[in-house]
Amino acid sequence: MSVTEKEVQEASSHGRVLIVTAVDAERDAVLRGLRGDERFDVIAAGVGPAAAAAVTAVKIASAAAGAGKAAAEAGDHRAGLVAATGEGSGAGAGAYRLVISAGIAGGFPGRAPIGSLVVATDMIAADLGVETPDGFASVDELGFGSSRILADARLASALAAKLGGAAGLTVSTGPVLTVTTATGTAATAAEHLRRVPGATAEAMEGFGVAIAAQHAGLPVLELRAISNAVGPRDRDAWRIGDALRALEQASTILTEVLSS
Ligand SMILES: O=C(O)c1cccc(C(=O)CC[C@H]2O[C@@H](n3cnc4c(=O)[nH]cnc43)[C@H](O)[C@@H]2O)c1
Repeated sequence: MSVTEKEVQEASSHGRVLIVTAVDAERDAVLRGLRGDERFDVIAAGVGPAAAAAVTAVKIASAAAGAGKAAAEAGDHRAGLVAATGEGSGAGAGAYRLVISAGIAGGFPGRAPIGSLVVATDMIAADLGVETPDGFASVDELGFGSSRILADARLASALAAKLGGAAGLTVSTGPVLTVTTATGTAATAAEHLRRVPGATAEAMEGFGVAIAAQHAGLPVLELRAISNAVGPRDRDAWRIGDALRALEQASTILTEVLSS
């Protein structure tokens, strides 16, 4: 029996949503906001794009394997095929229909103030490249691949609109940078903005989560709550509590957007 495109889409639309944070405090804020909604799995994968990519990929693969096994045991030939083989577009992950990178972040001054939210339009590996005598060259310029993964445009704009309509929340959209070293000087902040004009926020996991989702054929989003300004390091000025509260509030709204 062959699996049609329509059947694949129907199967994947019933899947679960995987939310990946870096640390436990972010995971717990998201879980509080989701209020026990069982369609979501929320995991803390560790800090940085490597941990984020590895843990996300393993989680997606084990969910797909579990879904395939369960469907095969239930004798559901069509769902078993979709989950286990990934036949057709976007069906490679079986159990998950969407992956979200979520957590706190630095906001670029004038674009994303402390306590506000950012929904990424794209996830950019901002320091993936080489230094040359003429400055930084990205992997794109070198022909080694792409440092940019697009967020699911329809879901990102639906989420931003819904968050923006909620009382007390300020929302921006734009590219979110993934860095392996958090910015600590005005010079580095300016360099990031030179490389990515319009950069809205900076964190350390989005591109890693996105590349795992991309390899599994799954759409991806990045949702960030701003705890600090990108620029000269001033740990005392970080407002982690405010950011975690904004992340929790945003997570209550996630359930509404993803039900539509
Ligand atoms: O100390 C705490 O209580 C605490 C609670 C929640 C999160 C943290 C973190 O330090 C999370 C690290 C995480 O935050 C992202 N982040 C935040 N600001 C920036 C930034 O300016 N540049 C880069 N990354 C930033 C990042 O994704 C880290 O994984 C502590």
